[in-house]
Amino acid sequence: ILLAASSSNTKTKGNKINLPPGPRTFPIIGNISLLRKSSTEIEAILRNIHRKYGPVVSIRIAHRPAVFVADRTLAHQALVQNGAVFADRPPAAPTNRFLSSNQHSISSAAYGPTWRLLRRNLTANILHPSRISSFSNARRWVLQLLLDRLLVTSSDITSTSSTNGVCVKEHFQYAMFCLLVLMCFGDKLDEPKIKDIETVQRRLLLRLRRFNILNFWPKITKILLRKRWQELLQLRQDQEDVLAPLIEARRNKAESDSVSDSESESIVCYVDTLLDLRLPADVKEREKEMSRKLEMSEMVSLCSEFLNAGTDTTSTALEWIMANIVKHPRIQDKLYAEIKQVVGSKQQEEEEEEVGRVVVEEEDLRKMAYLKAVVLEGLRRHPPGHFVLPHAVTEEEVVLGGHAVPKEASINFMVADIGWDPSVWEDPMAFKPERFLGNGGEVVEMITGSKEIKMMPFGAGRRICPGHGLAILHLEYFVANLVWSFEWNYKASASADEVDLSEKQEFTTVMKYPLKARLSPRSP
Ligand code: HEM
Repeated sequence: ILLAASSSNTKTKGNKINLPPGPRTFPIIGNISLLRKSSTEIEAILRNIHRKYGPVVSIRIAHRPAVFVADRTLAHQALVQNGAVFADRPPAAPTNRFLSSNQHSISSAAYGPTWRLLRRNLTANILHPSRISSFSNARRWVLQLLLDRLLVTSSDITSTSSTNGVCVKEHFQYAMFCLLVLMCFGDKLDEPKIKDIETVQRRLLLRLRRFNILNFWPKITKILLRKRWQELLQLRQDQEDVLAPLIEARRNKAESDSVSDSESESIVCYVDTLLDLRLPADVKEREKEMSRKLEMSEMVSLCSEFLNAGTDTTSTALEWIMANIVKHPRIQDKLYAEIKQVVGSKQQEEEEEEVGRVVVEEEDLRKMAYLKAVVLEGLRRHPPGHFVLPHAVTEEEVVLGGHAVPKEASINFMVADIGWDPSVWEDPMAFKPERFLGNGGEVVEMITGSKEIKMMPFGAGRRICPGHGLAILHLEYFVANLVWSFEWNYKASASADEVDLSEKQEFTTVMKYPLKARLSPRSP
């Protein structure tokens, strides 16, 4: 079937429709070198291709067409207006298939009953606002941990008269990691255990690019690059060795709670929801009308996905936002004034009782429009991912912007460029939170892109990031408390202008020169 993604054009009338334009197929050597390039390099190549061939282009990567879309209206036509057609994922490459337990994770699953079940479980049982609020104690604990670490590090630096400033990246990453671990495995884990989990997860994440080559002619590379495959197997084994006992512990707890009918700890963590889940029957089992529980390796893959999806993405966004706050003292002053207006009176009461500095609570955030605007501008100007995860179409051949998108093609969207479109945003590369405030000072929301896409840091449509509400809560909560607790300046003696906003590709698009800031505690 030829299905059109534009509302005016639903079927082709027998005419042959071609793939989107693009450079001639890369030769094999070109293909391998493309696999080795970081996505920043691929992004730069793609920008040139778009300049030459238009908003929808195609190239060949590892024998498959890869389509890229750089236009917000076409992105809306595809992801929102024809959401179901563009909601599939391409078949996973061998290393991803292995790590996702045969595409049994939310992000890798094909569009169908397994994906629907896994995604609904996460959104209804963990990311629903009522469930998110059950973790507010965990957030308060982690906030204190982060503030203490920053205080100790900044006073160490002051006492040695170093002019280096605090490098905040690692502290932000650790804080986000703690939060996601507690939501995943329950809020009773101590710091050493969290560190163990972080070590195995990070080791795997940082080496992922090294294993890309195994996806190229897998039958041959499996033999020729046997050691590299073994390295991947070992990293996965290390991950299972750390995560599986934590999953088992929750299973045992659930069983003993049901025997003793205990209602002591009612907080439901992600693992608890996975233990009860029943996967729809696959083709063989369907004949016997069976469904089955998740296997341990599948639960490990889902927990790993949960941790990876929610940590570096959010901590990267936090670092970019704080970098802009340091770079623009005017924005910091305005934000501080807003926070003071909301929590200042509470602070005065505490001072009378000599309790010390209050924290900005979650319910206070609702009253802070400028804070929301700062976070949105951070996500627009510095989206942690410059692409979404590769999509695929569910029909044999689909037409987008007058070009064919075949079923075997992957399709992706230039997220960063769409948020920097000069026809939508005035002076798009400048950091101006005010652009998100309406005339009455209210926030103009545009995160989901359901009416039209002006930015898409979380994607759009059926595969939109299910964690966007949680991510925004984490960002608002931490930005508010970081600005409320410290005055942020660039290094010890340099001027604020020196914050360098160059980019570099890691798991996300990070600051090439991680933010180093001089932190002065605000007086109670
Ligand atoms: C600032 C933080 C975050 C950003 C920028 C972000 C961005 C994204 C993007 C761009 C996608 C791909 C959408 C697509 O393929 O069309 C995605 C998918 C996903 N994200 Fe996030 N994310 C963030 C935080 C989180 C959090 C906190 C969680 C969960 C706890 C999460 C869980 C997921 C999952 C499970 C998917 C796969 C969805 C699917 O395939 O159906 N993310 N995210």
